[in-house]
Amino acid sequence: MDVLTLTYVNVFIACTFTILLALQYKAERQLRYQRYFILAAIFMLLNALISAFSFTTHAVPYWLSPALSNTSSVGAHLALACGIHRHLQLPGKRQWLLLAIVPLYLAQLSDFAAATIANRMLLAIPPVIMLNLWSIRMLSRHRDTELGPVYLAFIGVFAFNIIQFILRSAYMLAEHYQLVQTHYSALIHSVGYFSLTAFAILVFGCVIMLSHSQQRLALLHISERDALTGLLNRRSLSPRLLAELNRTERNHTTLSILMFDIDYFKQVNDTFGHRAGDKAIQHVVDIASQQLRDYDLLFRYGGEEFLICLPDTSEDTVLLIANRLKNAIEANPLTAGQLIQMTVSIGVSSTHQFTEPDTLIEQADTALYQAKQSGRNAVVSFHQL
Ligand SMILES: Nc1nc2c(ncn2[C@@H]2O[C@H](COP(=O)(O)OP(=O)(O)OP(=O)(O)O)[C@@H](O)[C@H]2O)c(=O)[nH]1
Repeated sequence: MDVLTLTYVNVFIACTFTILLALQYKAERQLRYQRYFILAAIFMLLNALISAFSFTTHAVPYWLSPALSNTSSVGAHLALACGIHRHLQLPGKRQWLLLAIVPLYLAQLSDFAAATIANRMLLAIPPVIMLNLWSIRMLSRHRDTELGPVYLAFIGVFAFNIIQFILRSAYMLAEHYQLVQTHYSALIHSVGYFSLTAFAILVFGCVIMLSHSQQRLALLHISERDALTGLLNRRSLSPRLLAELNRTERNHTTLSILMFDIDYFKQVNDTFGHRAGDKAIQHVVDIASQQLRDYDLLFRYGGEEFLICLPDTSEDTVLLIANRLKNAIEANPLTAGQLIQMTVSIGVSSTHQFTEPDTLIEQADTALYQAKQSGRNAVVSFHQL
């Protein structure tokens, strides 16, 4: 493919991605970082348009090509880095960083830059490499998050860009300073345009993948969580419990579950109102969360009924935890406005081998029923019945 055709392809690609990202942002305005990626696509479009213009028109002014086209190329990488910075919600005023393109453009207009292509490369390529390295650094620090695979794809694309820039500019400089006697600059030029095409497709592919993955995770989060407390809901209980039961059998440990229910909660609603009742539920959840380890799972099982899954916890330990939780709730009434004193009844069950999730839940539920029957504000273990 000749350079002119590649330039038209670049115009088409940059134009398509600009429109696509703008439409996506219009539909999902909470993805604020998308604005920086749209800006990056606009810079790429500007660069491609200037290149196409300079190939078809003679006597293009210097301020347009190469000065403005080089600056827009750096601007695209700057906007990409700012987009990543915004997406990761890192602190700092990235908007001001975009103003760096003004001195970059002025530098391209200087006599030093006008003198040779090598000087212009020296002014444009190191900033691009530094911006790509900065993007890689930000993304690699968040590799262990749920979006890690998408960040890895971004890192690969930036690494590709750095390598192709270094190889191409090393050859061009070697040829310019006559360190090599070959004359492949026309070929290297075509490779440069092709790399630009490949980079645009890959990087904006990653941008689209990023927003899709983020939306999918947000939906998953909503479907798994309870709106009032933010806890895992009943729908997510079976698969999570199943995974923990399998792990328990593999590791030859004991898994315990603890089911608790707020006593006489109807009276709380009837006395203080439904809104106060909601606050009381949140208050109990806060106390329960403080009692747990990072890998324990707390579910909202029903209205004022909760379930805690405690991996690697023996029957004796779960009884200690249950009593500690019961005492903490009794000792910490809700004091927002009125004083709302609450107690809970707790049923526990444990297993050291694979058991159907429903069986374990039923056992804890039976124990909870017994705790209620015994007068409430009590802990009962299924295995002691
Ligand atoms: N405010 C509020 N109330 C809720 C919510 N979910 C369930 N409830 C109320 O919780 C109360 C549960 O009442 P019951 O099942 O009779 O149980 P109880 O009054 O706690 O009595 P025992 O469990 O037998 O001690 C009902 O009045 C529900 O309306 C909620 O999200 N917010």
